[in-house]
Order: sequence, then C-alpha cells, then structure tokens
Amino acid sequence: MEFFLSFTEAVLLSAALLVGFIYLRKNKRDPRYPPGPRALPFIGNAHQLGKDSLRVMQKGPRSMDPFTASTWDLKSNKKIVLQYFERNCFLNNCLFVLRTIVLNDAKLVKELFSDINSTGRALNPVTWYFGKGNGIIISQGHNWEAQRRFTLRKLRDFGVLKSSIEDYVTEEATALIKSFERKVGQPISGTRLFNGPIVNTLWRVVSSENNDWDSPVKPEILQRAESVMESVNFTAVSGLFFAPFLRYIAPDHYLVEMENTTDPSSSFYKEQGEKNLQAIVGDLFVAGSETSSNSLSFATLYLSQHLETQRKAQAELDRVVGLDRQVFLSDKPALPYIEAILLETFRLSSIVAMGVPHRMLADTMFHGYFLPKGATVIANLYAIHHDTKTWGPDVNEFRPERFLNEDETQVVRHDSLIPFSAGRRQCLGEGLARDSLFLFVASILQKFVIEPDPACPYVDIDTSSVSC
Ligand code: HEM
Repeated sequence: MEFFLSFTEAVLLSAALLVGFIYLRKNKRDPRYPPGPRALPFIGNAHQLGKDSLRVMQKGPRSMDPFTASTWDLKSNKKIVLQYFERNCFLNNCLFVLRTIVLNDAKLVKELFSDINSTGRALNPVTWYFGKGNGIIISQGHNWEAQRRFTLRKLRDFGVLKSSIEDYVTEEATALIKSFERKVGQPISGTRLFNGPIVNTLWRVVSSENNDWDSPVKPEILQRAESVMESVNFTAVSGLFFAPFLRYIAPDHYLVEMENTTDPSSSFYKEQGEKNLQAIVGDLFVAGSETSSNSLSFATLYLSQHLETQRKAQAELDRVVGLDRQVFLSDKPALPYIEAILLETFRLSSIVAMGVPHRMLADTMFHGYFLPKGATVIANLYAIHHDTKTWGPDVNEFRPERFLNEDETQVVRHDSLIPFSAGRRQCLGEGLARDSLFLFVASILQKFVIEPDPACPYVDIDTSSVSC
C-alpha cells in the first residue's frame, strides 16, 4: 500500500519533527545534573510536583511518608540535599521545561548563594511587566549590584540596621497596645492584624510621614499596601502602586545620587534612575510588609496555643522590664526567651517557604554536579526548617526551648535556621524585621495574655492557611 502526503501534511509533519528535534537537543538531560525523578517530555515533572510541590521537592516523588518531614531518602538511606526537577515553562521564558535545582540543606544554600554565578533572578513576563527588571528583588547583574549596595548603605546610614528606627517601632507598638486595650475580652481576627503598624513603620522609613492606621478611615498608604497584597502575588507586585508618593522618598539621598550621576550607563542615570527608585520603594513594601505582618500573626497564633510559653515569657519580662516602662531593643540580651519565641516562629512558620528563586548566570560545577546556565535554583527553606534529622522528631511542635541552652539563660544559634536566606542576595531588611518583631511581641506579652477564641478553640495551622 502506498501513502502520499499532501503538501500541508508534509509541512505539518516536518514542523513536528523539527520541534521534536529542537526539544530533544535543548532538553537532553546531562548526566552531570543533580539526581532527580525522571521527567516526561514537554511537561517535565509537573505530574509529580502536583499540588504539594513543597513536600515533593523536599522528599522526592516516591516519598513513603509525605507528612513526616525529613530530607532523608528512605530507599537509599541518604540525605537528599540537592535535587533536579523540570518544571513546565508556563509564564517563564524558557524552552519547554524549566531546569530547577532544589537545595534542601542550609550549608549548601550558604555556599551556592555566596557564588556570584547564582545571583540571577528568573524573569517571567509577569515580573517583567511590573518591574521591567528594575529595583532589587527582581533585578540582576550590574543593576542589582549597584541598587542593592546603595539601598543597603542608605538603610545603614539611616540607622535601620543599627536599630535607630526604634522610636518608630516603639510608637507603632504603643499604638497597637492601645488598640488592643479597647478590645480586651473580644475575639480579634489574626488576619491583617499587624498590617497597619508594619506598613506604617516601612512608610516612615521611606518617607518620614506618620499615619494613624487605627482611625476609622484607613490611610491611603495602608489601603494601597493591602490592595497590593490582595491582588497580586509576591513576585508580581509593582512599585507603581506607590509611585504618587515618590516625591517624599529620601530626596536628599537617592535623588542627589541621581543628580550627581553623569555616566549614561549607570543604573542611577536619569530615567533609569527614576525607574529604579520607583521599583525599590515597591520592593521594600512588597518584601517587608506581608512577611513581617504574617510572622507576627504566626507568633501570636502559636502563643495562643501555648499558654505555658506565654507564662515563661511574661515571667522573664516581669523580671527584666516590669510593667511601668516600654520594652527597648537594649533589653534584648536580657530577654532570651522572647528571642527564642521569635526564632521558633521563623522556623515553624517558614513563611517564605521556598525563598525567592535564583537563576544561574553561568554554567557552574557544584559538589561534583553540573548546574547549567539559566537553571532556576530554589532554597527550600521549609524543608531545611522541618528536617527531623536536624531538629528532632518534634519538628512540627512549637518549642522555643530548642533555641536555648540547658538552663534557658542564653540563646543558642542554629546554623540551619535561615529564614532570610543566605549569601549575596540575603534579605535586605533582616535587621529591621528582627528588631520590629522583637519589640512587637515583647510589648504584647508584657501587657496581655493571648487566648484562643472560645468559638474557635482548635486552629488548623498550615504554612499558608489558618482556619477553624
Ligand atoms: C520576617 C520578615 C522577612 C522575611 C522572613 C524575609 C525573607 C526574605 C527572603 C527569604 C528573601 C530572599 C533572599 C534570596 O533571594 O535568597 C528576601 C529578600 C529580600 N527582602 Fe526580606 N524578609 C523579611 C522582611 C523584609 C523587610 C522588612 C524588608 C525591607 C524593609 C525586606 C527586604 C527584602 C529585599 C529588598 C529582598 C531582595 C534582596 C535581593 O534580591 O538582593 N525583607 N527576604
């Protein structure tokens, strides 16, 4: 029997063969890649990553017990510290599949993220549309380096990282305590509870302007920040929301730097400088507001379920601070139990569960494995903070004592706690976040006992959702 193809069929067949050929050439799995589950053509590992990609990336797709967190491969009895996955390319500018390296070990995250080759960011059309690669969070290369260095220096000069924004935060904490005092005995929803004081603190850092977030009419900046949180996801948020306020922002810092820049290739030069300034303001709000306010919500949620922990913290506060004065940052060294509560909250909640993905800027050999240029690298912070081999069998329990020495008089730092990631792109607001959370939590515990709502005594806690 003879077959004849029409011209159209021949063209379609050739096109299909060409696509198949390009696919095979581009997506051939290099044997030097880290180990990982077998991927299918075009969809990669999408079928295995499924709904719970967080846990699959932690344990591998054949994991026998998806709910006991451990980065231990039960079959080979080896720790899975590095895995290779292929994710589909929906919204990512890659051909067919997105090569993805997942790091499940804090030491490896610190090591790889200290390498300049790992400092790229995965750009996709959404982040590109909003940020155009400007600012800090989604930029890379010279632009990122220059903008990050400048912002860090200014935040340091300004004193954020030296804690001199203490006045702002303590004022916000006092306002929060007053608002709680009006509601004693009534249930308060934990969602958005801390958005007002956190957004206002950030706003004061960039503009020196103060707003009463507890007034019946929400200040515009809080409305804008909440609309950002509601409407777009973490990576897709834009500085544009805050643009009308740019005239307030550090006029004698960034704008002076722009004015003094005469090199057209500089990221501070004229229009490019403006775009970066706009993006940075957005970055600070996006990265700083939801993370900090959610951490506070988690801290109060855990505390509401652990009255004994509250009693111990309050005994410490009574001894060190008393009731007649405010808590200051200088009290921190004498309040190790409060500090341990925060560290345990960072660990257990792991709110930035998979960090912010990085992208390899050049082919790199790492611990004998080949990490190709363009591959996405994910630090699986959730896995690192929930590894039973590191933290013990009670990894899902809220137990601040794990961060204290035996007689509970000193904080014990743990190398595997990296809620702010590590290396060259480590969180820029870490100091501000740690200081504000300390002041808020200590001020609340100094005055109140947090109890679960009798109408909702059991709370099902997930990293992303809380429900009765
Ligand atoms: C509990 C609060 C916070 C947590 C858990 C947190 C966590 C993180 C993490 C995991 C990253 C990704 C780092 C990486 O790419 O490897 C990050 C980046 C960043 N954070 Fe935070 N953050 C918090 C608060 C803040 C605050 C208050 C600010 C600013 C005021 C801030 C500003 C930034 C910026 C600008 C970046 C991007 C850094 C870069 O790409 O070079 N964060 N943060």
